[in-house]
Amino acid sequence: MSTTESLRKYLASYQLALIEDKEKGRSVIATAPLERGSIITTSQPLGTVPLKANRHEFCNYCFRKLGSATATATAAVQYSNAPPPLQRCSRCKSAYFCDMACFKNAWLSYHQFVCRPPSNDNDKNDNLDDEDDSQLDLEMTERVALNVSRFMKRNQSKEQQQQEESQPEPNDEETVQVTMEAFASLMDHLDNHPRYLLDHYQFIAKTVREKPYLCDTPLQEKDLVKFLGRFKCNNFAIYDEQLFTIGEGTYPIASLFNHSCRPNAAVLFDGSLLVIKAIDTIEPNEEITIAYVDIAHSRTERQKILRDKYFFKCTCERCRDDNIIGRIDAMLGEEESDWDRAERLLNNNNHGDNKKQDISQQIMDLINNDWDLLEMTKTYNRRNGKIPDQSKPLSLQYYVHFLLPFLTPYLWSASNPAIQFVGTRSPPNSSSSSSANSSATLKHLTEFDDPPAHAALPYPGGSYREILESAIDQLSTYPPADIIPFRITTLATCTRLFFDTMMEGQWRQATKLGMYILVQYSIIYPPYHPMLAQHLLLLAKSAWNSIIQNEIQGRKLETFQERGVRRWILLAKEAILYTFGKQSTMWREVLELEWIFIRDQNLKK
Ligand SMILES: C[S@@+](CC[C@H](N)C(=O)[O-])C[C@H]1O[C@@H](n2cnc3c(N)ncnc32)[C@H](O)[C@@H]1O
Repeated sequence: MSTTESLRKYLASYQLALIEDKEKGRSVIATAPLERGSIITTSQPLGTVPLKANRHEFCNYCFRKLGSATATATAAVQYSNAPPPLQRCSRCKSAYFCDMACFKNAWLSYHQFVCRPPSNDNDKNDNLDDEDDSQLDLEMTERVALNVSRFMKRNQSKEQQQQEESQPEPNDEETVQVTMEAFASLMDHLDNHPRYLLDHYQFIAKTVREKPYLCDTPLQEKDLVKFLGRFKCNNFAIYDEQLFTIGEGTYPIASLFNHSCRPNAAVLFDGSLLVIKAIDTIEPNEEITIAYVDIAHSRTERQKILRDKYFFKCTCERCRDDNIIGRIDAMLGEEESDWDRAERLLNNNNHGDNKKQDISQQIMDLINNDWDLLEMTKTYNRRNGKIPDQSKPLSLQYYVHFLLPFLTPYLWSASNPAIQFVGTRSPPNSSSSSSANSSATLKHLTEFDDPPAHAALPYPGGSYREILESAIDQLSTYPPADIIPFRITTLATCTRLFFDTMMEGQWRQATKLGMYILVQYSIIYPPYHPMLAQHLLLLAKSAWNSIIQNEIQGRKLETFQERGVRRWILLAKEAILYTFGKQSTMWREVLELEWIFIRDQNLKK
């Protein structure tokens, strides 16, 4: 790994530095305090490939979905309510673009080379199935190879070099030079890749090298094999604002950041631009980490992915047992791996799947018959401090109503002292001086008065970790239930049911499931993680729809339901502000929901 001077200067302009050790290679550290919600750095793609399944939904160049907050601000759609559809390339009929500008950019960088009429047999890449990963690897190799060759040729031109020397570019701009140097320095782990993958890379490299538009590239097949090795352990899934994967990208600057299962930064996308944001306060000399895998997976599953794809053993605090964050995994237990499931189905042993259906049915029965929201809310409000009977197993509804007041908002406020309360409680003390400077918090939106002052207990005290520890301690005292609420398998089932019930418009059921998922997410994810922000918005919408549905069905509306909607809207705003930000569609959606909610409340007065 050779880190060049211009790359170091570029990182320094963002108050970042690289350190190096034997275990991780390079690590990015902060050189100054970073505030939660701040942009740590951005990263330009060296190559992007949209997934085939949704190529028609996103611009294949800038990855924006028309109708999104940023796209609606463009002149093309400013004057009409309905955003115009994406425009399809009239030649290949398979690539879609926002407008002529995106089409031209794509054309100049790669589309002119890969665009062919659909009927043409050349369209098929020899022996490669259009839908599988090989096709994606091939397209990524083509795009990156085209960009790198162009850069190499340009650099060979002396005249150009002299011109560049006489006009030094600003350090904080990610110039092509910086992107290329970062790419050249990335690990490829070729020594660790299994033989079958190396053969696959060789095949792709040969296929790409034979393309007519790459015949005069200075790159050799062996260079392309290295590129493929780098892609595997460095590339990013590109996702939209709903966090659905829509493509893959090579982002050399972002690839400098190491992994942690308890990250302090998150990867977000502004179209095809990758943005790394701080989701916690970060102190000088602290390493900045992102998560390479979904941290809702069990420890075994995460470690497997990290070993197979990234070739390392994770020793982060979540993967160790010597601290409270590490205890989360013991609580979650194990999930059924894809492999176990495949093997079971292959042996015609469907028993497990029937069992899964049973569990879904049991959960739905419980939600429909045994889970009375009003009764539960009254029993487990903060003021009476009641604890579910510890001699009996903890069922889903007791788990949710016991833990929710515990975790929200206290878990949040303990991690962010800038959240202001009204009523009798005082905000928690903070030991961190930088986080006290956080400016954009709930107090600027509306004061956080949940629970209302008359029902509020004094802040229970303790740090974020102490609150989490006491919640986990309490849980371990209950005898095992048939469906253990805090297990990862229960979360997986409830997540599926949450989406099913939303699709079917069963909002009361969706709200209960959403509250359960919120408890789990509050334990698994750091408080300002994008998954929590997205989930809080879904929960706020479900709870609001549930109120409307109740009204339509002539049911009596309870004040606690309105308080619930208010709480989820406020927390969603808080979380979205720090993650997706004010330019995002999510921010617009949460403001719209708040506006409708407040208007409705005023009408009822
Ligand atoms: C995207 S790169 C990160 C930057 C890398 N350290 C470098 O110097 O280029 C991914 C590789 O970094 C290493 N890595 C990342 N996170 C790690 C961690 N938590 N522990 C050990 N190695 C890690 C692994 O070798 C992994 O394949």
